[in-house]
Amino acid sequence: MRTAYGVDEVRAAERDLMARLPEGALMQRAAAGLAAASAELLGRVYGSRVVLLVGSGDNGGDALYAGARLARRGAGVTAVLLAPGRAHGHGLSALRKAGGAALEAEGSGGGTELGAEAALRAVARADLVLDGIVGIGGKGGLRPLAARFARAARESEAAVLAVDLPSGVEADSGEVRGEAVRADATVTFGAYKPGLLVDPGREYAGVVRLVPIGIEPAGAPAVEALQFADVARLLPRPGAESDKYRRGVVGIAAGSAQYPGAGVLAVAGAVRSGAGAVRYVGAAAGEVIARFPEALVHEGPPSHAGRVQAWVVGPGLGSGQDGGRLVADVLGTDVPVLVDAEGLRHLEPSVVRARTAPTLLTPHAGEAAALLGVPREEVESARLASVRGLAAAYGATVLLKGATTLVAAPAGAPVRVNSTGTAWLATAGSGDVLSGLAGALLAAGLLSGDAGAVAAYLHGLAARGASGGGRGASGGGPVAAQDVAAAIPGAWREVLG
Ligand SMILES: NC(=O)C1=CN([C@@H]2O[C@H](COP(=O)(O)OP(=O)(O)OC[C@H]3O[C@@H](n4cnc5c(N)ncnc54)[C@H](OP(=O)(O)O)[C@@H]3O)[C@@H](O)[C@H]2O)[C@@H](O)CC1
Ligand SMILES: Nc1ncnc2c1ncn2[C@@H]1O[C@H](COP(=O)(O)OP(=O)(O)O)[C@@H](O)[C@H]1O
Ligand SMILES: [K+]
Repeated sequence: MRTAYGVDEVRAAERDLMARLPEGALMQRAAAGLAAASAELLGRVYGSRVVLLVGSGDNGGDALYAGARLARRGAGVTAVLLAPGRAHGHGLSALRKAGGAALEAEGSGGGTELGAEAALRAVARADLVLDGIVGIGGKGGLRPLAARFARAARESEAAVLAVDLPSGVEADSGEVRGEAVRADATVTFGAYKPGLLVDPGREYAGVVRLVPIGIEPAGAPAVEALQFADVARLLPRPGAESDKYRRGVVGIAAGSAQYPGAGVLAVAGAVRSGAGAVRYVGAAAGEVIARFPEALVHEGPPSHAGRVQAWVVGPGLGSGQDGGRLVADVLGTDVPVLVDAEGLRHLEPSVVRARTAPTLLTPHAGEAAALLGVPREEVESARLASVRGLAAAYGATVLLKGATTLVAAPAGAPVRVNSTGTAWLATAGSGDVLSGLAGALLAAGLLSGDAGAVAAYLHGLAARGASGGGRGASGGGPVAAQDVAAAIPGAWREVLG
């Protein structure tokens, strides 16, 4: 499991350790990690041009000490001091002693415009920029001078390495207010911070490397990400004694005359995901049977369809009364229920909260916004707060889809984050496949948080496989939702193999 801790937990762990170590030891460990990552990005340190963006806190101190190490190896290092009187004193002396230079970056108004010009020129000509403007001490959006240099770093050809986290990204949430540094890579110290794993922050962080400096945050992480081994451990496996009922029967109430394809795709996701059997209820029975003769189709309300261990309701339902009746009927059962897409329009928080069996809601940002009664942009910019808020409001597990998918439990357990996907997944119908996949896992007996997180993981892996992009997040080519469903068994084998 990859875990991420909030600022308060990191600071507490830092205090504990600092009390036992000589002064400055942690910063030296951080600087050593930074210098090593810088050398990797540069390829050749000797003769390279390195610019340090240095704020007024310890984040700038890390950058200065790393700069001193690079200067000793023959790099030309220039520190741009954003708050000249308040830069880390010992760090600055170390840099100067190693042969580095410092420029004052004032000039947004009262200061010396010449200083700012020289500093901006240095950034433009650099091979590597180290972003030490702010780390976990950053508050609110970047101030104007800092924002100006964040922009300059982005516009320069230089590789950008963020110190601890990209300045302007909120450590606890991944929120970005206004300008932030766009890094090619981030070296983070002691523990991942939630903002490095959750969008939009994750996108600003580039490749993240954790440098263990000895701190061990206590208590539950704020965010966690399943890794291969976690998923392998959670995947249901048929035992020798299994029969189809013990494997799990999943019911799919999806699709309408207007959107029959959603029913077919949800069934496709379920059929490919180890369900013992798939029951289908809805207006697309003919299409479903034509594509999946293994499905069992039923007429009448879902609750009369026979034994089912979990229901999926919502993909492709009409928004009229029929959809509402179907959702109410399914929510009235005492088995786990996944509600997706149009089904989400028919949700009553009190009805969901009153259920005794688990409920898993799977909105994308637009649907989550409608449930919360806020604009979509608000969900997209504050994804962690949104998914937590929904889980609390509905007393349900909530899976918020997107480039990073978040899964929050109602009782405040760590939020799970998944980023196995590929941008090619942003294609119509891929969410329907996910609902069938997650439904099959619920039917197999996974807890709703596990079912959501494992489904997101496999779904992303399947999409990468189908797109030919391998395990990297980018690359590959277009995929259709059907291809994603077809690739689920391969992703499953990849995890177990
Ligand atoms: N934790 C650990 O174990 C270790 C932590 N280490 C390092 O320490 C870092 C934390 O250092 P930190 O506490 O000094 O805070 P930091 O991030 O430098 O920022 C504070 C300064 O920024 C300023 N400022 C604030 N907001 C701003 C804004 N929006 N825009 C512009 N400026 C803004 C603020 O100014 P003020 O509000 O005071 O005017 C204040 O002076 C951490 O990220 C890691 O790199 C390592 O050395 C080793 C072990
Ligand atoms: N930029 C992206 N990168 C990776 N995955 C994405 C991206 N955008 C969307 N996705 C994924 O694609 C799927 C889209 O689902 P959804 O929005 O419900 O589409 P639909 O309703 O058409 O099926 C989700 O699993 C989501 O996490
Ligand atoms: K930083």
